[in-house]
Amino acid sequence: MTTYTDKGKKPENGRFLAFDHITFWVSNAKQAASYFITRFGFEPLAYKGLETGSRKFASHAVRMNKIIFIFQAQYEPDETEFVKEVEYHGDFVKDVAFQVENLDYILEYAKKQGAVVVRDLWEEKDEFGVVRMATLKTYGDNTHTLVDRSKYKGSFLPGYQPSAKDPIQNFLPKVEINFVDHVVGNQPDNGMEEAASWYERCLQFHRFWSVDDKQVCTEYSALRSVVMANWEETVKCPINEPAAGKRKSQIQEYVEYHGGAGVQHIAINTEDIITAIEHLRERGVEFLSIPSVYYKIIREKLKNSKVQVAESIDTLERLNILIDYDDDGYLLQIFTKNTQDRPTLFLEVIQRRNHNGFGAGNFKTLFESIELEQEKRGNL
Ligand SMILES: O=C(O)C(=O)Cc1ccc(O)cc1
Ligand SMILES: [Fe+2]
Repeated sequence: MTTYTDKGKKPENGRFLAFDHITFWVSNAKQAASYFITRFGFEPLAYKGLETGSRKFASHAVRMNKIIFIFQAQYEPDETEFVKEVEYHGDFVKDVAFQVENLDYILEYAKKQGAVVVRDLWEEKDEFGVVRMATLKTYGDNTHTLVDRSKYKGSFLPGYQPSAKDPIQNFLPKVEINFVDHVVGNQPDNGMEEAASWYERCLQFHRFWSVDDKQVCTEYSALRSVVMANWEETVKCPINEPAAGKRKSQIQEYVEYHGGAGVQHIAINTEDIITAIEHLRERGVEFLSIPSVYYKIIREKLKNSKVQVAESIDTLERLNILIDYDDDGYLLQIFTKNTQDRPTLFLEVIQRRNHNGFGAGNFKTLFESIELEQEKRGNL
């Protein structure tokens, strides 16, 4: 495991503030949005479609605090890039948007560094002001939209109409998860370095943390991972690639089912993971199971650690929440099962207490749990 200390040179100008929103391309956006509302507790946020003058695509935006997902589907049976990509990948994360300051500088810099511009600077306006955006290509069929909303006062984006509250929320326990912590991209064999260096070269991100396959190895599968972060370290994008092991790496399984590089998981951050997971489980969200021996070992290890975990280990065990720590702090994390039929995307819920890692201490246990699922699928 490597924690990097050199952030490189501070960008002369421009700033990445946070993840703005994440756009999914799906075959049925109405139903996909409803899944995240009913299961995960997102609130309907905004809509655009035929009724609002959007003739080609339906877009349903949902929100939980600062986390915004947009589900988009095409109306007409034309063989567009949208239809081809959704047919090939299945429902997938197409775009991860960043909220930025000084969009012009960031865009010009990326262009000079050879970034592929998918959609050059454009503006969207309504009575609440103007939002400026531009979209760049990253790994696979994925893009990053840069969003400058500094001159906008509306609740989401121009062109959208606010959505009505969903009455189902009156009957289900509330889920409080606050913001996107990181978004992970899986790459095919030997794809990590190229994908990671794009963030350095085009966005002036730096390497924040990494693990190689010697450290992340179960009996069967292995991977390498490097976390790319903006200067302020408010946006983190880990990049994974498979490594050779005795059997098929979970990253290789992803790449085969997704059809190339793509977003593997979205980690969302909460201040109270116990309540969040109790409520998500009550709502029927399924998580990976962790063997009880993990908790036996961690109870012993924590007896000799400098850090105190405030939460009850019995409760964490009952909920299958994982614990990673060092001398200064700890994190609690848990992983959902895949959120679609293909074994591709899943979500992570994470709570941090003075700890900026990604759960390296849990990799072995976590990967063994994933391998149990791979085995059930006949993919190990
Ligand atoms: O690195 C992260 O962000 C993690 O949450 C740990 C992890 C790494 C690789 C996986 O395939 C699944 C989980
Ligand atoms: Fe993660």
